[in-house]
Amino acid sequence: MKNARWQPDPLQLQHVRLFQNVASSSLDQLLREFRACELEAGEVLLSPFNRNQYLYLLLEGELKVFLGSLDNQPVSTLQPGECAGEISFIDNDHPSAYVVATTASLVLRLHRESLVNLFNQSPQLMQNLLELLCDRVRQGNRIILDSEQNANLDTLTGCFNRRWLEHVYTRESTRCAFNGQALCMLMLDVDHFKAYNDQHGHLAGDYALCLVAHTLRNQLRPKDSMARYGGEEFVILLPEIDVEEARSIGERLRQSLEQVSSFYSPVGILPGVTVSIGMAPMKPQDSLESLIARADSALYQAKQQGRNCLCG
Ligand SMILES: Nc1nc2c(ncn2[C@@H]2O[C@H](COP(=O)(O)OP(=O)(O)OP(=O)(O)O)[C@@H](O)[C@H]2O)c(=O)[nH]1
Repeated sequence: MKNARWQPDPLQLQHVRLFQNVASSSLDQLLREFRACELEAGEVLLSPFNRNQYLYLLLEGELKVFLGSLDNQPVSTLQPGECAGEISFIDNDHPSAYVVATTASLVLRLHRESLVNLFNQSPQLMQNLLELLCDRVRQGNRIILDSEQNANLDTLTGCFNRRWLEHVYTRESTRCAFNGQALCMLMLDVDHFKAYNDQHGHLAGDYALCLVAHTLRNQLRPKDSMARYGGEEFVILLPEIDVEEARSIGERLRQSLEQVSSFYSPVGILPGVTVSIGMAPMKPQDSLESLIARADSALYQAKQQGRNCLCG
């Protein structure tokens, strides 16, 4: 980073959030505390490995923020007028992210020793800084929420995954047992799926899995839970449903797929698929594993009986 020549430009400063509504008389004085610096494209401005003592205001160029590693996708892009380093500047700790200039950039930087001066000179600037910090906290919370949701989702079908099934089973089994209600599990497996892939291609197989997920999900109640359990296996939890009803729901699901003889996909018209289903009711003391084991052996029977049918 090199010192740069910079003349305050009121138009440019209008866009700096930190200076918004700061009286121009105090702004002139405040700006004496800042130094202008140039960054080269690719230069790392902040890194979790280096303690940060500065607040940076981006005036020209672009900065990207990376969490964990510079090899990850950036979590945000900072445009002129935005700040970087505000948290580590205040708590005098290491930054939690990397901030990198993606193009040649111009920043104003302020050393943390000037912080008290600044606050004394302009309560408005203090309020602006607090608002910026609130934005960062909310942004951080959004990232946590998104990554938790993504960790529970299967990217191909959009169904929940096995990890989420473990979580939801604990909740639903406890709730149903407490209320003296039944809970049943359906385990579904696409029939002859290896042959389908071999004949139509793996991509076609992927679309068939999406068709299965979509068709099944559309027929379930909000309180039912469906997860992609493995490659071509899906598990459905049906809370407050007894054995008879679970059988008829499973049968309806099976028929709905049987009726799709072909479907449109980005790789052209493809034949539909059928599923075999194993059904098992929850018993007292059942763990997810023991319930799955019984649904799986019912599924095995359905495969033995010729497929495209329900057992259990
Ligand atoms: N296209 C695609 N195929 C997958 C995916 N996950 C698993 N498979 C395929 O699913 C096939 C499952 O084959 P098998 O376990 O032999 O079962 P099957 O051919 O369906 O035979 P049955 O279950 O006995 O009817 C394998 O060829 C896997 O490669 C996926 O995400 N996409």
